[in-house]
Amino acid sequence: MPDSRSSADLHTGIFNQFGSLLTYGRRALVLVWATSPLLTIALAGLTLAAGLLPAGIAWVGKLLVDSVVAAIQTDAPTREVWLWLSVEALLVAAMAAAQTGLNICNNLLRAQLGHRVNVMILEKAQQLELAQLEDAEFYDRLTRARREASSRPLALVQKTFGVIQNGISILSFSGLLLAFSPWAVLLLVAGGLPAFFVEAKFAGQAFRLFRWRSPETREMMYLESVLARDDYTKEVKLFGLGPKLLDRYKAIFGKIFREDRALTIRRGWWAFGLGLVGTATLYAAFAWVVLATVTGQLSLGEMTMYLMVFRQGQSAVSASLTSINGMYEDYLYLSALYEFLELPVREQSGGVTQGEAPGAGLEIRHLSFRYPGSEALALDSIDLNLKPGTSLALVGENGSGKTTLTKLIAGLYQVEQGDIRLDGTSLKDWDTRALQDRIGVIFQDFARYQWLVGHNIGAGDVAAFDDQTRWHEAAEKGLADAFVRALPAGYRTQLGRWFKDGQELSGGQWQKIALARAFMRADADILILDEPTAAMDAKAEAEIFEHFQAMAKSQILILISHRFSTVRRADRIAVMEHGRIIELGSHEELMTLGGRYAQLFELQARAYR
Ligand SMILES: Nc1ncnc2c1ncn2[C@@H]1O[C@H](COP(=O)(O)OP(=O)(O)OP(=O)(O)O)[C@@H](O)[C@H]1O
Repeated sequence: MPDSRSSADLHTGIFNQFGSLLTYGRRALVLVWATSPLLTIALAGLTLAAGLLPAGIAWVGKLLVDSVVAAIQTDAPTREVWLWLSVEALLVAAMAAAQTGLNICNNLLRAQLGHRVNVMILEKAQQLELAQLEDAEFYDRLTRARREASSRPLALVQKTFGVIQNGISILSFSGLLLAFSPWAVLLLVAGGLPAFFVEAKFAGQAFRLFRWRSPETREMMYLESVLARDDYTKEVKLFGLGPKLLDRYKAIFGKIFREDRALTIRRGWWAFGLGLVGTATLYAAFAWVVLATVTGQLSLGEMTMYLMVFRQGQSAVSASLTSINGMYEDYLYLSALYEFLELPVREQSGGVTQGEAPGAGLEIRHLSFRYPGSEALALDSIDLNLKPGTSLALVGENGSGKTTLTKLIAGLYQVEQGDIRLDGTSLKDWDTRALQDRIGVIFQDFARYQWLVGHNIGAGDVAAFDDQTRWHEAAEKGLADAFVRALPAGYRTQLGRWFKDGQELSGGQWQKIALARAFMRADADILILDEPTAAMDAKAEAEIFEHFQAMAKSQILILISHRFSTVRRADRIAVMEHGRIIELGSHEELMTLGGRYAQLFELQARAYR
């Protein structure tokens, strides 16, 4: 991406970046502390020790050399020499121990922090609404947040504490250098600054690339799943899509790589050039120390110490600069993470868990609905009344709005125009959980959980997730019992291919499992069945519908089906077209009316004759 900003812009940019660095630095520490206060304290203590010890080692080194020089006069090592040698050895051992402790803490914290961040992301995903999850921009944020959730937080912790450790070292080195000259302190720090500013600029560019190309990365991830997942394999092979998709995959990578390459190369050369400035500063400092020693201002011990302080100080400066820049990238990641975590979720407006008029059933008034980002109305002025104990069949062409209507009844989208009332209370005022607990639903694209058969059924009622008696009852109603019993481990058979010994089912068998899941909701007030029997034969469908009607004595049953042999059994039938209900009545009434329903019914009946 070309960067045509002026240098003034660049400076304000860098200062803004420092501002966000501080904000996210605080957030990172809060995150680490919340993850494990104990480990954070251990890390802080060890960081302090590892930061102070190098200066101590340099100081004792000076005492050692000076005591050796003094001993040369007496021709024999003095007690002092042995003392300082032992202290030096002890300090070096302590430094190694502190480093080991830091590594252990870092590793322990990595596991916990990665897990914590993943849990935060997953919890947030649970709070988001269907409409948000279906939105590309929201989905991008989720992808970005998840992509590096397990690696970035650790890097962040390591670098944060690395910077603190190096900072303490630099401060303690500066303390030693101050005795030599305050200018020497300045020299130590100044050598690394240009490199830092340039790195900060590149880190910003890298992140802009990272953010800007999110749609591309998403497409790559999608292509990976189409190319490698079992549910796509059949079509990909038969249609020969593989090479074409792979070419697209390679092309996107090529584009991303070219941009990365340019940035990496530019960044590398800048780092090298400014590193040279650092080296020059270091050797200028060496020359100064040597000169001061030769002219008798410094002892040999002091010279050894200052050379060590300069060398180590310089590497501490560059190590902390590198860390700060790396940290900057991590903080940018963190900003993407928090952007996701702070996405507004719809306030739970109502807390009603029981309707004002129990038994009033479902009332839909002038309901219209448009999907976010869509021009056309998916539902247009729907009015409908459904009393408990009645069944309604929705029929109509593909895309006429049948599923959308059921999704709104189930509270999956927010009602914006018109109203839906359950037991006299608007859905807006209902507590979402309480509302959804009263609805049993099976959609066309029902989930095929890669779990045990029993759990696939039990999922219909979380409270009875492990209840084997309930599994059996529900499976019998859903016509699944017979084939489940014939499976190798009956209800404890693992389904799907994700896990070892997983058993794959036929389309109709999966549908029977999903139906059994809906039958778990025996207490639900509303049962919604969106083409629940499309993969079944007509006889099975008729039998299932009977079971539902028997169950739905005091419930509302809403059925979507393209099979008129089933539809005609419903108490009422609504014919939908372009989001509107164009006909409503019983089978007999609609046949007498001789409208759209009668026409469609005749068409299907003729095909069977
Ligand atoms: N998640 C969505 N986002 C945007 N538009 C959607 C979404 N789902 C459906 N639509 C649009 O809303 C309209 C109604 O779709 P809906 O799924 O309700 O139809 P349907 O009557 O159930 O069709 P089918 O018989 O094919 O199941 C269609 O024009 C469709 O393109």
